[in-house]
Amino acid sequence: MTTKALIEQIHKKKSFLCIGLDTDMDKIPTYLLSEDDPIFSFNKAIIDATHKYAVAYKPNIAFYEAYGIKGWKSLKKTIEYINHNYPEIFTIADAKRGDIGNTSAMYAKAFFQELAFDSVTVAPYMGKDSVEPFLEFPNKHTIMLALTSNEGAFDFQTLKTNEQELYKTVIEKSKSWKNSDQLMYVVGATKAEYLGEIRKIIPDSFLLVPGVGAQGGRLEEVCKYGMNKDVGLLINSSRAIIYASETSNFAEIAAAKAEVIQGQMAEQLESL
Ligand SMILES: O=c1ccn([C@@H]2O[C@H](COP(=O)(O)O)[C@@H](O)[C@H]2O)c(=O)[nH]1
Repeated sequence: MTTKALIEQIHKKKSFLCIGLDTDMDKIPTYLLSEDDPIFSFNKAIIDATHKYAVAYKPNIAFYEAYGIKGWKSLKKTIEYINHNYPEIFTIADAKRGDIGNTSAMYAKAFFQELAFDSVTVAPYMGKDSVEPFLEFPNKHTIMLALTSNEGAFDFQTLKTNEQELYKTVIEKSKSWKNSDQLMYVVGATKAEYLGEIRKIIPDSFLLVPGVGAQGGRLEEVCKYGMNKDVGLLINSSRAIIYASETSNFAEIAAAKAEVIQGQMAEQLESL
């Protein structure tokens, strides 16, 4: 999907909500466990109920890998289901990959070709040649970790190297890489106060912002410091939406949660 198409969807749905499909067999309603593919059944119900309020879905790959071959099958069915039924939705494989060049090229093939995601998250620690293979795929997006939502972000990402914080150097350097217009960046909602500085370096890039809801980040604050003229934000919420209820009407309750967030996003869009 092109960035232009993503922006059009955001305005059409008045939403920049990304719903995280962090599907955990220990948390889904127990009656689903007797189904042939409980993870897919859960995802399908959530997607069908919430797609009106969201512009993106983000399966976190760890939740599928944890179940081996069965998990990969559920992941493949989920991405195929979204691409077939809701082709207007932007899809993110939250895989946090990155390795020497020829290995990164295989990761890129896995997520962009075999699984046909629109984007994949990548850890930048191994540098330019570990990220550039992902940028070779037209109309696919590489979402690089910049300043993450967790406490450990302060261990390395905010350390000063050459007079400035490492995350700033990472973002600045990435701008000179081949096809850098296909880059997006992860910035945690819990680090909203840093967004002003980040926007000085990358005013036009899209940011994937996890950490609202269960991690305590605030939507209004993220919008205040992070929104740009094209919106430029995909705000993710996983557990607070998909596990809002454990009852048989879990999908309806997830949709109600998503609708509330979409309403708040619509208000923010009015101020653009
Ligand atoms: O900095 C980061 C990067 C990725 N994540 C991922 O986003 C979701 C957040 O889930 P919630 O349930 O809404 O807290 C999850 O998949 C994380 O692995 C992040 O939280 N922070």
